[in-house]
Amino acid sequence: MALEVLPEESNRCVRGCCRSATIPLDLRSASFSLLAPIARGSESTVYEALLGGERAAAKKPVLSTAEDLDKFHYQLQLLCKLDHPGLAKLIAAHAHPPAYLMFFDFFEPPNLAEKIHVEEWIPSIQQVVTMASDLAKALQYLQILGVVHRDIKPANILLDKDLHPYLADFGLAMFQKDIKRVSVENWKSSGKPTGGFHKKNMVGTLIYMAPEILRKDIHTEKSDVYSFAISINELLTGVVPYTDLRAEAQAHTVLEMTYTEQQLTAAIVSQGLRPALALPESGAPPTLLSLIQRCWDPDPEKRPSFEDIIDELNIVQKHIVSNASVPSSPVSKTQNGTIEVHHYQEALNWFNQGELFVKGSSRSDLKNLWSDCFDQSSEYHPTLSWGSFATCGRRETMEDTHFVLPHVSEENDVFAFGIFDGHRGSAAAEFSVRAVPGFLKQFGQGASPTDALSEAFVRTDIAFREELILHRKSKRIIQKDWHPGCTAITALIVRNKLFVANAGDCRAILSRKGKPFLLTKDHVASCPNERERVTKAGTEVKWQIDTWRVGSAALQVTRSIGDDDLKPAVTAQPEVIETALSADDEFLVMASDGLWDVVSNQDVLSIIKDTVKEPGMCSKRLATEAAERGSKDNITVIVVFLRPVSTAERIY
Ligand SMILES: Nc1ncnc2c1ncn2[C@@H]1O[C@H](COP(=O)(O)OP(=O)(O)OP(=O)(O)O)[C@@H](O)[C@H]1O
Ligand SMILES: [Mn+2]
Ligand SMILES: [Mn+2]
Repeated sequence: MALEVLPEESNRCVRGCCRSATIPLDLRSASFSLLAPIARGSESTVYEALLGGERAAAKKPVLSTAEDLDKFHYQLQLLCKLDHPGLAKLIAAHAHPPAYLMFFDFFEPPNLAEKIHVEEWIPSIQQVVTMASDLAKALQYLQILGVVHRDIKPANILLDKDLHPYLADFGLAMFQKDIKRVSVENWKSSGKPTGGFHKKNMVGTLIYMAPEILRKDIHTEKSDVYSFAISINELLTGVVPYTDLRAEAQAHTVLEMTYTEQQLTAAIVSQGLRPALALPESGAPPTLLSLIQRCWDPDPEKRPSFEDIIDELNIVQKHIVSNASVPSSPVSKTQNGTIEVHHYQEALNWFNQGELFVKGSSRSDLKNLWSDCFDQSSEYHPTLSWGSFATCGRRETMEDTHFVLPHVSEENDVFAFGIFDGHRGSAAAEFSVRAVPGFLKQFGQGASPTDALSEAFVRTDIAFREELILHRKSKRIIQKDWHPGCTAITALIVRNKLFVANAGDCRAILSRKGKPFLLTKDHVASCPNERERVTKAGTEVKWQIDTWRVGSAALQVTRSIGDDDLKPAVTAQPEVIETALSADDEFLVMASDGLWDVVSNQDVLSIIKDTVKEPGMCSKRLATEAAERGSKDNITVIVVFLRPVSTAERIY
């Protein structure tokens, strides 16, 4: 039997104050029946019920005074306005004497409190973060409507069979504006809040109540943030707040396991007591623990908003996914498998961030990357061997990264090599070394190699700058004026065609007919064309100290990934060159400016001629030579032989 909804004008409660276009508010008694009680709370009894033949939950409040009745109508009005997938939905009401009932979608027990403490469920970190994020979204929705819930706790979180959370129990919920109004009226009438007012505003469940509530201040959405944090920590630890004192130091304070409510209140308010935080050994990421702590800060102003919380949980989630499922990447390994790039441990793992940006989208099969681009029959087939070497040089930190990706495509002879030279930190270089090859594969499905390279640079730049914004917002980046960037070079070999994309001052050369053949142009402010381009794009280029430099950041390069303070002038758009390889081409050398600053193109060729014909050795020799000649920078070199190297040549 379907429920009938009257036209909106007549679908209202008996007083006429509650209205809805979709939720029947004037049920006939014949359309429902109450079955067994599920829970008896202080202010209501919840029954399992049948409504129009379907299972529902019916909440029957205790109504003993006129004020209780006002509260019922207030709650009903509020519930009529709510519609969000993370909230237990009101589906009907009976608001007539003698029966006052609210009907909700039915959720099988257990609720979250029972799930944690009766079933002793131990969720994975992933589950905790997902649940926290779902709840935060529901709470953000309430916050946007101006509603504060005021009773967030696991017992008010219902679960469906997939363990998705639904926030329930709007028995104490109020529009923020009404809470304020009460306060102002009280101050006006008597000069200070009355006792009655205090009592009315101090609602909720003690152990989840924020210090400002315990101090009898006004409840705001930041008080909900506090209760949310206590609940999430309870989910992480499986411990009812304040029942288990793991920190020895605390055991000697007020809480000797048997504190009174007053003592607990005093400790929370004036001594900053909080439940025992989940331990890092539990596998909870430090970022999550720090988020919880900031959410229960004594100062409501310092607590993050639900919007911030959602952003941060997103980041936490990405990290968990990446740590669980990303195998060690082929990136940054040499031919013989030794890892050369050091993974600098920072608070943020920018390598993972970069990988995650393209993960999922690039999973599609890589068999046909550029397979139909060229005629395969008559062409020259280069025979490739490669190696790389990277060194910090005289610098204290390594801001270069590189990748060597020999089998981009499974069927074809497709190879990719890239170097990223970071400045103002290594973040952009770390991000790009994962994101560029990922995007390249992704765009290789549809675009030409040239377009795929361009697109990979541009998209990596956008993705990185978006990520920075997100981290700034979530306060994981607190340094002001931190605008990391990197120059980038990527060579793509598709059978006999070589493509090189460059943005910045890394360089690639070929040894062609025994002479250096320059594949890239340095994008630096001392190059007049680039200087003009940057100036036209609206950023100043000035002679500073020793050379032309861009903007107030005084950057020497005019193209890069990142550097968000200098966008769009310092573009990530690369110049891409295409050349057909032939028997004239002996080898390809790519390197960061740490090499080119002190070793000329011609010298590079000569050094390789004098070195054992093994690409890894050649790379190392070049880098060492640069260091000896006084290079002050990080140095990264990739050498790719394009012709077979005879064993005799290899060992002399
Ligand atoms: N829609 C529902 N489906 C199934 N069970 C429900 C539903 N709504 C509430 N319950 C159960 O009833 C319990 C009490 O509901 P609710 O919190 O809304 O009532 P209450 O009287 O406000 O309780 P209290 O104020 O003590 O928290 C919940 O913890 C939950 O276990
Ligand atoms: Mn409840
Ligand atoms: Mn309640």
